[in-house]
Amino acid sequence: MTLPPAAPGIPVLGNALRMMGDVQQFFVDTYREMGPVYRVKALNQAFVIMAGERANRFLLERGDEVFSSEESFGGLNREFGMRVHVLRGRPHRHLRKVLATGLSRDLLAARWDEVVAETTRTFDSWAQRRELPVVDGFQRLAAAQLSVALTGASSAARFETLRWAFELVLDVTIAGKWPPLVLQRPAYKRARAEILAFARDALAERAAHPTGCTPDLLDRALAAVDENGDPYPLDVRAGMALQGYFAGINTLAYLYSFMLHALLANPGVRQRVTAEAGSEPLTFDRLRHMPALHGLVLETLRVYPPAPGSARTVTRAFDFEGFRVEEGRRVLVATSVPHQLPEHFPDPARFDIDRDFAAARKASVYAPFSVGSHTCLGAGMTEVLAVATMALLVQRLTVTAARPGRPLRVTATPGPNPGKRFRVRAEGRPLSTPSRHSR
Ligand code: HEM
Repeated sequence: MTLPPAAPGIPVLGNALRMMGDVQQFFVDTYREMGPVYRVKALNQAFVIMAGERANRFLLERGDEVFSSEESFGGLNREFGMRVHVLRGRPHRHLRKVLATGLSRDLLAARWDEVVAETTRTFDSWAQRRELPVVDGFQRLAAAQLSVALTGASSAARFETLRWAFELVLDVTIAGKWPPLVLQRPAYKRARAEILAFARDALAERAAHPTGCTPDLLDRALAAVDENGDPYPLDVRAGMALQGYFAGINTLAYLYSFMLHALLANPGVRQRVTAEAGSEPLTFDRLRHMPALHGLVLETLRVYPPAPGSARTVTRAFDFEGFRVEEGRRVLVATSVPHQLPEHFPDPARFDIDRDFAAARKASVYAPFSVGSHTCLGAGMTEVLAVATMALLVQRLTVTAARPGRPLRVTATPGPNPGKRFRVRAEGRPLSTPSRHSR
């Protein structure tokens, strides 16, 4: 059995330039040119890319048996105690259950008024700015929404430290942009110490003053015991408290940014979601009856997946599509490639919020949150937050592109997003209704 073929690339950089740009498009193009399994090089990193329907099924069915996440996500565990990404088997299933209770839609429902207030405050401040860098604005908003929903407190003072340190760890461990030595630099060490102290202080404060309402992520982290009934070490509890920020700030912000781009590029869609959002207060119950907005979220995740692959290392050699993938190889399963294949999504280039995603989800060919045992624990929360955020945005703001006609340029820093050049102007819209949003 032979090794997978190598994708053509330029000397030294290999495929790095294309992978640092629109990486999803790179995966789709290369799947068409090379087939479902091939090798790429990006700077000093070498990956086997697996793509297509059978690759997703392989990850789903055999992922636990042949892959480890340690090499890709071990850095997060070592640096910030985020163990869920690297565990396997029973300890992993157990920790996922614990975390799932702290990242649930129910918690979002319980904190609904606060989340809406935080979001509307942000949009009102946008109306006073001449030109807004969209990704940055949405990163700040996502961090604020997650803080309020998951911990009942604000993380605004730590936002820049959190964003910088988490992106650096990802750039070192997954993207390989920088050598591990970068994590020894004093600036990073200071940031890390500040973040860990922030998480530990939040836990200590909650232990001293329990809220007595719906338990949130901090309560769950404090009460959590492992699969044998033993308390988790403090660093793992701190990792739980930080989990939402790490997994959610960029992914949510990239999704919101692409949704806004889609609204600007598709006036018909914009009209429909604006009519659907109306001017009534956005109660949690209303969110369930917003098909156009929900379609916008799902279609944006199809066309512009913010996390289009799952990175692993092979622990046991296997054969896939006639090629041998050896032990020790780094693999990236490009889980969102089927999103662009006409056999799964007819006329895939068309942005269509009326697609029916149910069958594609079931068949694992719609996989913006990956598939298998490490599939996203924040998917439910993401869908609700994304519907609500866009509903509130079209209710409160009229947004126009700062540079009309400038094409979208996707960049990967660390995940695919519209980059710093995507800027808008926002004007407030007169509101005719009171601002009570509770359930
Ligand atoms: C657009 C938004 C999001 C996208 C596209 C996304 C995507 C993903 C993907 C693809 C994975 C799997 C990674 C892998 O296979 O190794 C993942 C894992 C995870 N996500 Fe998300 N995510 C999003 C938002 C969130 C949010 C808001 C949270 C928390 C509040 C969250 C929490 C997690 C956690 C805890 C895991 C690790 C699960 C495990 O390893 O068992 N995600 N996410």
